[in-house]
Amino acid sequence: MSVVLEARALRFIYPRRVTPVFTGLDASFSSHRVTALTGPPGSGKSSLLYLLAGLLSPTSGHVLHCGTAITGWPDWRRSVWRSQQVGFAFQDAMLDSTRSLTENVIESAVYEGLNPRTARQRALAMLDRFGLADHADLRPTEMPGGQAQRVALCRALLTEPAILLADEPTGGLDAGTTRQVWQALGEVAAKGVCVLVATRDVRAAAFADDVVELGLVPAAV
Ligand SMILES: Nc1ncnc2c1ncn2[C@@H]1O[C@H](COP(=O)(O)OP(=O)(O)OP(=O)(O)O)[C@@H](O)[C@H]1O
Repeated sequence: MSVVLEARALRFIYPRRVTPVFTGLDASFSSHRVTALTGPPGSGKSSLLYLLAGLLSPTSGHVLHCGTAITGWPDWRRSVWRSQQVGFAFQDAMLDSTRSLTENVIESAVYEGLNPRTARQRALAMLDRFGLADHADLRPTEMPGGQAQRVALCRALLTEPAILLADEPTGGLDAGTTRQVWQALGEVAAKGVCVLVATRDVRAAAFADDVVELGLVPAAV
C-alpha cells in the first residue's frame, strides 16, 4: 500500500463564484484502498475528483501523483498522464444509446489502441463482475434505470488504470446491487488500484476502507 494521489493545500474556486469550494484541503489516497468521499450536497465531492484527475486546475495548492505535482504540467501532459493512469466513471455516464453495453464499454479503449479482442474479453468479465452480464447485448435504453453508472465503471476500468475515480456509482441502485458494486470496487482495490468514490450513500463508511468527509465552506471565507 502506498500513497498514490495527494491534495496539498488545495484551494479552489469556480470562475465567477464568490465562495470557494476548498480553502486548503489536504488529503492522501493510497493504492489497495477504497476511499469514500462523503459530505453534504455542494461540499465538493465531484469537484475534488475533477481536480485529482487534472480536469480542473486548483486556484492554488497542488495535486500530486506518486509525489510529483501534476498541477504544474501543461494540459497535454496531464491529458497523457490521465489516459495512462486514470479511469474516470462520470456521474453522467453519457452512454451511446445506439450501441450495446459491451460496445459502450470497449469503444473508447479500442479507439485509444487497446486490442479489440482483449477489450471485449475484459468488458464481458467486467460486466459480469458488476452484475450486468445478462444485459451485455442490450442498448442503454433497454435496461432498467440506475444501471448506467455500472457501465461507466466497467468502461473506466477497461484499460486497467492505477487510479479509479467514480462519481456517485451507486446512485439509484437497490441495496443488494449497491453492496455488489462496493464489493466489486473492493476487489479492484485489492489488485492495487487506488479507488476513490464520491458518494451520498449513507452506508459508504461500512463499505469503504477509508472515508474523507468534506464540509461546506462558509460563504464569507
Ligand atoms: N461548473 C460549475 N460552475 C460553478 N460552480 C459549480 C460548478 N460545478 C459545481 N459548482 C458548485 O461548486 C460547489 C461544489 O459542487 P460539487 O458538485 O463538487 O459538490 P458535490 O458535493 O459533489 O455535490 P452533490 O452531492 O450535489 O453532487 C457547489 O456549490 C456547486 O454549486
